Amino acid sequence: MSEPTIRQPGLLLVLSAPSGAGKTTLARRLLKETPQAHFSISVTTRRPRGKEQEGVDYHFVDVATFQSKIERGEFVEWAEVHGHFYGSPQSTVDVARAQRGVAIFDIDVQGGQAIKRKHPDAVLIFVLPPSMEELERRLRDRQTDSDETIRRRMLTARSEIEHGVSAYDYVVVNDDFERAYSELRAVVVAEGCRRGRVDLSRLKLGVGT
Ligand SMILES: Nc1ncnc2c1ncn2[C@@H]1O[C@H](COP(=O)(O)OP(=O)(O)OP(=O)(O)O)[C@@H](O)[C@H]1O
Ligand SMILES: Nc1nc2c(ncn2[C@@H]2O[C@H](COP(=O)(O)O)[C@@H](O)[C@H]2O)c(=O)[nH]1
Repeated sequence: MSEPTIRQPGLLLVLSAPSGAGKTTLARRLLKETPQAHFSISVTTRRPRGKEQEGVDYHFVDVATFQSKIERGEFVEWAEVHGHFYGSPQSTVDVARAQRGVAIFDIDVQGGQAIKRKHPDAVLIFVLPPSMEELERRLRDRQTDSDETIRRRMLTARSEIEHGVSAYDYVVVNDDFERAYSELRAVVVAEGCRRGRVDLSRLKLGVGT
């Protein structure tokens, strides 16, 4: 899809969902099809799972390294999620702003709200599974988590949904993947066209100079 607008300030796009709803799969597709987008690679103290790679899915660090990054102010937000620490690099925001690109954050609701407090123009999208049964089925079929991890994630899912639905700007139900993806894409296009995001001075219209 060609890009419809010239963006001025850079778009901070936050995707959150209960674990297993499909936000990472949606984010990866969006990344593939949006040339000026980049993924915010979080830092985490959790161990790699499945085929995850250092520097691609996460930066995997120990707790002491994570603490020193907090002290040095390297995170735009950080949180404890499901018993591990996770943080989003401040540099992701800086690059998106400097390059007028789209930064995609795949983070939890606490993190999304923290980014919104610091950057009120951030766009928060909450992804819902069609049912709790389907959520659990996706977690099990993914075959990356132990029974204990799945139990823990299912326990927090309901409160994450309650918080996310009320606090976020958009809600996308990930039942049929293609439909959910086209809704997500529509939000990105619409937000790119928002007044204030289009740099009028770069168009030959004689306005906004
Ligand atoms: N619409 C869909 N229908 C069926 N399966 C799906 C759909 N969307 C994603 N999945 C599958 O569900 C599983 C969980 O998806 P994904 O890993 O993207 O979830 P997540 O929300 O990012 O979870 P986490 O927070 O644990 O990283 C994956 O195996 C993915 O292929
Ligand atoms: N607040 C933050 N949450 C994050 C970050 N990176 C990931 N996450 C969220 O943690 C859970 C669990 O992720 P998983 O990869 O272990 O399944 C999930 O909700 C992620 O979105 C972050 O930097 N900050």
